[in-house]
Parts: sequence; structure tokens; C-alpha cells
Amino acid sequence: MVNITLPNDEERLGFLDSRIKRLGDINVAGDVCLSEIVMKTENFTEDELCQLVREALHEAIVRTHVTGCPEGLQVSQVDLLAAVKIVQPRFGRQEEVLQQLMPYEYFDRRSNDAVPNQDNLLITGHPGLSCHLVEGNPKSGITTVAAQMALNTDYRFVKYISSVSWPLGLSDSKKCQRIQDALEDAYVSRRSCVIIDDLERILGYGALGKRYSNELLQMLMVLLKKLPPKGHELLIICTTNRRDVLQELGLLSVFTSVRNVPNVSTPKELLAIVGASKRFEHEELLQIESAMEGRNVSIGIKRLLGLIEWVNPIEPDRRPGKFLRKLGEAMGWVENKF
Ligand SMILES: Nc1ncnc2c1ncn2[C@@H]1O[C@H](COP(=O)(O)OP(=O)(O)OP(=O)(O)O)[C@@H](O)[C@H]1O
Repeated sequence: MVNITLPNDEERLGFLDSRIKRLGDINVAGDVCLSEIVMKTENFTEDELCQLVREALHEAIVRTHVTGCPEGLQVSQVDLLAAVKIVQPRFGRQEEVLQQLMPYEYFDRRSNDAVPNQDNLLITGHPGLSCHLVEGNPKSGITTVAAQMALNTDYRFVKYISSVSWPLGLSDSKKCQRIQDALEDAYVSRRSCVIIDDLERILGYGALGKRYSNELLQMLMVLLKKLPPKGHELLIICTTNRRDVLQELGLLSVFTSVRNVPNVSTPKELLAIVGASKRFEHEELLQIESAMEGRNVSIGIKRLLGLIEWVNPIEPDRRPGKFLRKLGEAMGWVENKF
């Protein structure tokens, strides 16, 4: 169990002030505003604040060397702000990790008629635990929806857990330890969000023989119900392609809400995504639109975006035809003469 208390605003201000004063001979510029830095370092530990001041000094040295400042070496606000971006707090938001999961601009499918408005599913601002499940077919974009839900919060702690980043052959008890460590870290911050991606993979579920790890299942049953410390707010977002398996394992009941991410299932939504991708010219879009009329559509957004990327290098005159042919193959259109 981690026994770390994060310093509050006043403590951080005092700590930063004393660290800056300890820079000795180094001048501190008049523009330094520590309250601004305090606002940006809510989840920093004392060690990380020390590291921040060291980084700021390093930034000042490089800046002075490059620009040849007439005032000589002095730490100013730009150096401190640069250091805030460099130091990655252990209890901070894994913003970069989440952005890497979403190379495309987020397409908000709730704005489309095809997807019911599920805005009200994510209710934040209440102390305690809320646990949400995002489920859908493979390649339907569930990870992206979970990541976007987390990015939409203003929580200072956001962590992403995925079995993909675990070394091969990791034992079940080590996997349990990793999840437990992440949640223990989350309990430290007053408002935290943890994403656990692909629950069935975390459980080591294999469709053949319906095998899974009972150790991980039991641990998740406990952790997904465990309340954070009093006054803390913890939001857990899990994803799965196998809602049926979670149901069978009795895990579905731990979730406050279950959100389905449907396949793209109307020509209107498909065309909206194709248009939003900005990979086709106006003429091409018109061609795709007329070919889509009356067609049955059902495709995961990840698959659709993959097809769009795939045809992107082709010449514009041949591109719509190639795209429609591939789309037809993916959706099993009987008459597919594009
Ligand atoms: N709503 C969306 N807007 C923009 N891009 C999206 C959206 N949904 C998915 N994508 C893109 O599709 C790709 C894959 O999406 P994601 O990883 O969420 O799919 P998944 O359903 O979790 O996939 P898998 O079933 O393989 O785990 C990502 O590159 C992501 O950026």
C-alpha cells in the first residue's frame, strides 16, 4: 500500500519558494509567479517539485547560452513553465499515452442520429467509486471512446492499463500486482480515472475451452468494487469486446453503466466519417454517396478508418472505386461491381 500524501496548494507554494531560494547565486527573474506554477502542479509529489526546479534551472542555462541574455543567467517564468511540461508526475494524467491511441481527430458519433445520445452516462463530481463499461464488436472503437471519456474529465490522475504493454509470459500474480499498483496510485489523488482496456484479454480469456484466470477474475471482482479513501473520487472505465463473457463470469454487475459502441450502420454515418477524414475530394465524396444509396452498412469504425487510410495513396480518379470495392468485400455486398 502506498502511503503518499500529495502536498496541497499552500504546501506546494512553500516548497517551491524554499527550493527556488536555495538556488544560491542564481538570479530569479522578476516575472516568476509561483502561484501559476502551483495551479499547474496539483498532483506533484515533493520529489517531483524538486525535480521541476532543477529542470527549470537547466532550461535557464540552455536559454541563456542560446540567446546570450544580457542579464546573465536567471531563472524566469518561461523556464518554470517549460519544466512543468518536462516533469511527468507519477500521479498525473497519461495524456500522451491516450493521444497515441487516437491518431485521428475524434469523431463524435453522438452527434450522429445513428447513435443514441449517451452523454448522461458519465457523471462526475461525486466522491466515491463509479465503474463504467464500454463494450462493442471488435474494431468498433471502444478504446477510443474510453480514452475520450477520460480526456473529457478534468481529473489530474488518468492512467491507462492494457495487457498489450505487459511483457509476454507475465505470471497472473504479477499481472494482479500491476493492476493493484495502478489503483493504489489512483487512491492517492483526490480525483482519479483509470482505464482498463480489453478486460477479457486481461483475464486471459481464450474462447477455445473458455479458459480464463480465476486469480485475475477474483482480484478484479474485489478491486472494481473497492471504494477509494473518504472524500476521493475514482472513475474506472473498462472496455470489452465480450460482454457475454463478462456476463457469464458474473463481472457485469459491478458496473454502474454499460455503454455500447455500435458498428457504423447507416450510409449517413459512414459518409459523415468518410467526409470527416478529409481524405477524399468533393467529387469523390459525391461518387461514394450515390453508390451507397440503399446499401446495408455494418462496419467497425476502426476497420473503416483502416480502409480510408489504405486507399489514400491511390490517384483520386481510381480512389472511390477502390474504396467501394474494399468496403463491399468487408460488408459482403453480393453485387459488388465497383
Ligand atoms: N470515434 C472515433 N473518432 C476518430 N477515430 C476513431 C474513433 N473510433 C476509433 N477511432 C480510431 O480507430 C482506431 C482504433 O480504434 P480503437 O482502438 O478504439 O478500436 P477498438 O474497438 O478498441 O479495437 P480492437 O477491437 O482492435 O481492440 C484508432 O486509431 C482510433 O483513433
